[in-house]
Amino acid sequence: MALSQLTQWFSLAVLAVVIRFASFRYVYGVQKFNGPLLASFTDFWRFLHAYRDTLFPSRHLHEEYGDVVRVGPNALCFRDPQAIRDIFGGGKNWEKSGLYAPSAPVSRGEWAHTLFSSPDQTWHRNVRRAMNPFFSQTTVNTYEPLVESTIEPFLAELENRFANKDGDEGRMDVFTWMTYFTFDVMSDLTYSERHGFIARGEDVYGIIGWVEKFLAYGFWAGQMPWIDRLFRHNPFLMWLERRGWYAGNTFPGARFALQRLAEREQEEATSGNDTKKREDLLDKFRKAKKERPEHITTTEVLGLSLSTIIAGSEPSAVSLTSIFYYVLRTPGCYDKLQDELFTRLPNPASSECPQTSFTIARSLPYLHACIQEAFRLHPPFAINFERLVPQGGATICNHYIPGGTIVSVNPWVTQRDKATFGDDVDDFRPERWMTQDEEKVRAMERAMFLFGAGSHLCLGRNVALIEIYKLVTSFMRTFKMTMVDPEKEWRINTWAVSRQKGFEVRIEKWNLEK
Ligand code: HEM
Repeated sequence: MALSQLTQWFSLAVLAVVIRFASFRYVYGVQKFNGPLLASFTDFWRFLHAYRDTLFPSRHLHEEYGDVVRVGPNALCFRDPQAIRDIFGGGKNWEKSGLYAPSAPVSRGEWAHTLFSSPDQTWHRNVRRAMNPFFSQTTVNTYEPLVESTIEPFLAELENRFANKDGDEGRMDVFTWMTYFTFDVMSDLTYSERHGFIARGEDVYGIIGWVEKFLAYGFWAGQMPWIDRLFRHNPFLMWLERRGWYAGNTFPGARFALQRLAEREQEEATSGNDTKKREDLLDKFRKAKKERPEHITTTEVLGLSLSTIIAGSEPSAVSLTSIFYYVLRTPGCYDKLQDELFTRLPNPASSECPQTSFTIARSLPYLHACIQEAFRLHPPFAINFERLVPQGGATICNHYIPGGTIVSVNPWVTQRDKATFGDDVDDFRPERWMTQDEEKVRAMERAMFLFGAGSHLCLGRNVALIEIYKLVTSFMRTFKMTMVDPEKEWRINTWAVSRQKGFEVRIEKWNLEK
């Protein structure tokens, strides 16, 4: 073939690619919205930013392009908190976009879909219906003693390792230890067995590191979901895994869960029933399997047990860390909170353990305001939560959006909306939640999106609140905290979860006898 002919074919191929990409820009009917130019041609733009962790926290996009930003050829994100109601609220059950499926764990070469990852709405509705009773406020209140039983050894371990120590020995990295706490709470609630993070003071079996990578992967692969078929859900690798020739994609926690599951089944088969006194989440999931075998099978039991560890541990640790960080860094706040915890609650010296019931802790106004404000400023998930507009289109924040468009809301954006929270949105000011203006408080609550909304609202929200209110109260009534370096800001990495690094404190046991 002559060189000139080759050049012609090559030029034609380039032209075809250019036309294809250009068509993406105009074909979806969302071209009236502004955004980065490359994003209007290809999802590679958001994939790249997610991968390089440069989209955090997406606010700058709205500052540059306005209330609605085109973040992909067919993807829009919204700034106005009204979008939460228009997309997620009022019985709407819009399908999830492709963002979520890459987050499904793999177990022995099979997809182990979780409530979070599954694209199947009917499956989600049925499983969620079976799970809701186990996570209602009334049921979750019965888990309180279980949370307490992890708080006790946690405080004891911290006292032993860090309390009243100088130099490097006394430096406690807050996020690391809050992670050990929340992972142990969740494994205890799920399996009546702690993984042992607190006792060993390390990432047992590398589970925490694995979850971090696992969530990060789901986040960046979810921006261009076909990419997932090359990696985690690669059909060939999964086929190898089913034959036992490869195990790279299986979550270490899945092996742990499968072992616990096998033990329970064997126990039941030999003794006729379960010999354990306490009913944990795994027992409840197994009970649901017996009661609703048409919806809950062993696969669901496994997926649900993994969900509680994967979805439930890190975000609570992030929130606990941000509460302590902001309370310590905001002038006057630490003393005010400390004062409330010591004057409004009985003297901790009067009982063996300084734990307070969730109901009482929740009723303390300043504590509640501090927690709400930390939730607002630092939502654990820094994700654009996406849904697909149903066929026929819909109106979102007064804009008509065609069916099939990916639309999203990010808690880091709505929770810093100036029209709702005021010009001081970037300040930690718990008092904003203590106003007598009930309408204002309701408007602020409507803009809070850290737990999601609608049919996928966080299943474990009540569990997280119990952990958080109880730990903050117990911790602050046991130890006096000071920052190792009050001038130093934390660093945040946001592959899906906005983890904080470099925030260290010293702790000193309160002398309660004085
Ligand atoms: C501060 C702590 C937590 C935060 C901020 C948080 C946030 C969220 C968010 C934003 C979602 C996704 C909503 C969506 O897909 O639209 C979610 C879902 C979920 N969370 Fe949480 N979560 C927390 C703690 C927990 C805990 C402790 C558990 C377990 C006990 C848990 C279990 C789940 C599950 C199972 C789902 C999937 C629900 C569904 O799609 O139906 N989360 N969470």
